[in-house]
Order: sequence, then C-alpha cells, then structure tokens
Amino acid sequence: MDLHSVRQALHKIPELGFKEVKTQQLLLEQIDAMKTERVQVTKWKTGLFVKVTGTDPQKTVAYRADIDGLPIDEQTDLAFKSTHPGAMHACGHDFHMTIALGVLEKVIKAPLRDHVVFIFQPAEEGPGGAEPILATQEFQALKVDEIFSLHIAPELPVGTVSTKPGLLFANTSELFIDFKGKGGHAAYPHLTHDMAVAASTFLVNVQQIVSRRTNPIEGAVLTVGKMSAGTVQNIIAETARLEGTIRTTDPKAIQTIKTEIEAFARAFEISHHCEITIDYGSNYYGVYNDERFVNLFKNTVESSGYTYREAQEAMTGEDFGYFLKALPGFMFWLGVDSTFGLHHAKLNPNESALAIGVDIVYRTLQDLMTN
Ligand SMILES: CC(=O)N[C@@H](CCC[C@H](N)C(=O)O)C(=O)O
Repeated sequence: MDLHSVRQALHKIPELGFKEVKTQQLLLEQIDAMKTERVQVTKWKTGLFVKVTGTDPQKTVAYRADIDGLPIDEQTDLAFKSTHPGAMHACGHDFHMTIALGVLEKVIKAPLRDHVVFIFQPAEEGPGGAEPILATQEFQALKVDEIFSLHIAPELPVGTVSTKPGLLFANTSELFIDFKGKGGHAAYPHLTHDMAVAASTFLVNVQQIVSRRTNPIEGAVLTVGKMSAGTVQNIIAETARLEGTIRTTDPKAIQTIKTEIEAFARAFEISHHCEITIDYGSNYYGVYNDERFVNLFKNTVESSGYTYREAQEAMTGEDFGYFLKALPGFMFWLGVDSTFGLHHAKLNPNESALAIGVDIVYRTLQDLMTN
C-alpha cells in the first residue's frame, strides 16, 4: 500500500463525527483489497472493527484509530487539501487511519501470534465514539484484552515518540451556555438587557473559577472557543451563546467547576436580568496509561533506533480514555514536525512519519505478544 496516496485520499474527504460515510467506504475499499480468510470486518455506525486471527492466539490486542475531521476551513495550499468546505483533518486522524491500514497490511502479510483487532472509531472530536463502542455486543464479542493508540504530535520531530505512565490527556467536558434577555433598539440601552454585554461579562468573570475555585497544584482550563450574540449591528442582542470546554487533571475537579459555573449563573441571572441555560455536551474521561505497557513501549522504541521522550500531561482530551478505563493499555504521541499545531487550519504533518508510525505500532504488537 502506498501510505502517502492513502493519506492524501483520506485528507481530501474529512467528515464530522458519525457522518464519516465516504471515509468508511474508502477504508473498506482499502481493507477489501488486502483481505484474506483470516480477516473479519464488522461495521458499527460509520466505524469499523477489523479482526485478524492470530497463528497461536493466547489473547486479543486492539489498536485504535479515530476517523473524524474537524469543522475547520482548511487554509493550506496542498494539492490534496480538503474538498469538503468547512471540514478538515486538522487533528491528524487521516494519519491515524493510514497508519492503522499500514499496520493491518503488515499483520495480514505476516500474521502475529495473537488476534489483533483494529478499531476505526468515529466521532472522537465529538460527540464521542469510544464509550458507545464499549457498550456494543459487536465489540464485546471481540473479547479484547489490551489496547493502544497513537496521536500525532506536531511539535515533536519525526522519529521521536513520547508518552508517560499515568495521566497523559485531561478529563474534559464540553460547555454550551445560552443567554436570553430583553433586546431592543441600539439607541435605547436603558430599556433592554443586552445579552452581548451579559455574555462577554460572564466570559471574563467565569475564568475566576479556574484561578480561585480550583486547586492550583492541579491543572484546570476553561476555554470558550466560540461566542455569538444578536442579529444585526443596530439591535441590542436578545440572545447570546458561549461554546467551550472544561479540562482538568483531576476527574473530580470537572464537577467542582460545573457546580461553580451553575452557582455563578444563578447569581448572574439576577444581576443581568436574563435566563441562562447550560448544557455540557460530551464528557471524556482522562487518558491514563498503564505503567507496564509504557515501560515495554519505551524498550520497543529505543531498541528500534527511534527516540523516546518522557511526555508531560497535556490538557488535550481524548475519548480513548474510556477504552483505557475499561482495558489495560496506553496511548503515545508520534512526532510529525508541523509548524502549525493541532486544530490549526494550516496543520501540515510530515508524511515521512507515516512509515515510522507503522513500524513502531507493528513492533509494539510483536513485543506485547512476547512479553
Ligand atoms: C486530541 C484532541 O485535540 N482532542 C480534542 C477532543 C475534544 C473533546 C470535546 N469536543 C471537547 O472539546 O471537550 C480536544 O479538543 O482536546
């Protein structure tokens, strides 16, 4: 398989969570082209579970790749840039899928001792595919014993990987706050309760929950990535909306922050004459790596001539955390050396990392089966 052309074909057709119809089709075409009688494919919504039977199976090891894109207009001038306006593989899931396909091809050509299950998972960016997959009969029937996954790291050089035991990615919750109050003519503010002013005041003040209500020794982030209000330039806004995310290193701190936001909102409703509705969207459990797997992985990486770097905890979220809550395993960062970072409209990972990703994942599978 030509990893570059597969990655570029996937890059052209990014689709949002649970809408990955063309992506699933392209994955199926690639898998069909390499399929043998050892391979069993199960469709789940827009995702896939692909099992390759082992030669002398004693356990089942799963490898997971997420498959959805982000709602971003791509701003690269790549020949293979997104053909879907308003959608982009800006979090590297095109890389994740391509590496999984490359490893699948290797496992089919050179079968390993144990069963290997490839999970092509929809909706990592939201609303989350991992938790519902774990509840399906199809996944449970695969009897997975161990699991691992990777995420591209734009800030790391190609040939370097990074992870750590324990917490790698934060606990997360989305946050949607709607404001409703009395709008009116731009010239008569005293007759209205301006929701643009209310939402912006709320946004500035709610940051104090992180600085004053959470333990400074623990990590916490409250980010509002989107703010909208009103209808036109000369009407005082009747509605406003803040869209954001809460991130914490301690899973319990997410609830503390939510409780504080709600208390602040109740007082704010009175002082700003408005109604506030809060919705938390999807929530992800932190990614906690099993120390035994990380130690084994470090040996695999170093004995293969690649560079291993101890990672720091990151406030990124990943619903892979749900897999690791249910099963032993780990996640690691794969260096792809891009000037622009994750979720940037100009993200441009270096494709020479694809073959390295395939090699490291395949070697890790081998080592997991012999250690
Ligand atoms: C690796 C990565 O960037 N993941 C996303 C996950 C988003 C989860 C959810 N939509 C949220 O915003 O809380 C991230 O933004 O960290």
